[in-house]
Amino acid sequence: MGGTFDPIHHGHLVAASEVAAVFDLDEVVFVPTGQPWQKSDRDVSPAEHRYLMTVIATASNPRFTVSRVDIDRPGQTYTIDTLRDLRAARPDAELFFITGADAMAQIVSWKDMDELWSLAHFVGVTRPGHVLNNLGRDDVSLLEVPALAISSTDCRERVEHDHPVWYLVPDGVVQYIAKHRLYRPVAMGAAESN
Ligand SMILES: Nc1ncnc2c1ncn2[C@@H]1O[C@H](COP(=O)(O)OP(=O)(O)OP(=O)(O)O)[C@@H](O)[C@H]1O
Ligand SMILES: O=C(O)c1ccc[n+]([C@@H]2O[C@H](COP(=O)([O-])O)[C@@H](O)[C@H]2O)c1
Repeated sequence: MGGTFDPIHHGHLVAASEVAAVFDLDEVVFVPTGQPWQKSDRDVSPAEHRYLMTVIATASNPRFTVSRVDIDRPGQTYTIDTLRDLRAARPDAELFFITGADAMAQIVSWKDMDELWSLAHFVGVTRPGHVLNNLGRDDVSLLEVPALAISSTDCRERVEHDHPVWYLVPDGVVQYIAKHRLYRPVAMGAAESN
């Protein structure tokens, strides 16, 4: 499951868990983006913060792991490269790529879109406020997952305005955000302290 995870929230985790159960997956690999080119119009937190929050959020589930392939590859992040790297690392694995309804609708704009389908089986999951469809492809699976109307944008805005994000993101992620003062307006002359 690829994502910017800025921050990772329970919508991501529930979707991944549901796909893992329904498709009987051995492992769900969360892949935080390095440089998400379609989010270049906004400030994205440093990759190491997003990576560490993803590690914290997934640590308690033995089937969940986190990959650094997109973070460690220089340049903008494209799923075509993600899938090639994962394939090279796991030549015998059957690969699935999990996307929410909003991301699924955008795939037509992704790099080398025509080649993506041969590299993984795509699973689109429902997301409140978005229409899910298979882009007219029989080889794309659609799955209804428990509806959690949570977005990373809303989580960031809540922190910025001093509203709680407890129970929207895992407890450890709440604590990580507070410790590193993520999503807070930067005070003049202030530097991050540990
Ligand atoms: N609440 C949710 N339910 C189902 N899928 C989700 C949900 N939130 C995100 N996803 C899916 O998870 C993947 C990664 O999403 P991403 O990290 O961009 O989170 P986001 O909440 O959409 O972030 P932002 O608000 O910053 O755009 C995408 O495929 C997205 O569609
Ligand atoms: O390959 C592309 O061109 C491409 C364009 C936009 C998004 N993606 C991937 O889609 C996943 C979800 O992205 P996002 O921006 O919704 O967090 C993540 O793995 C991205 O790398 C991929």
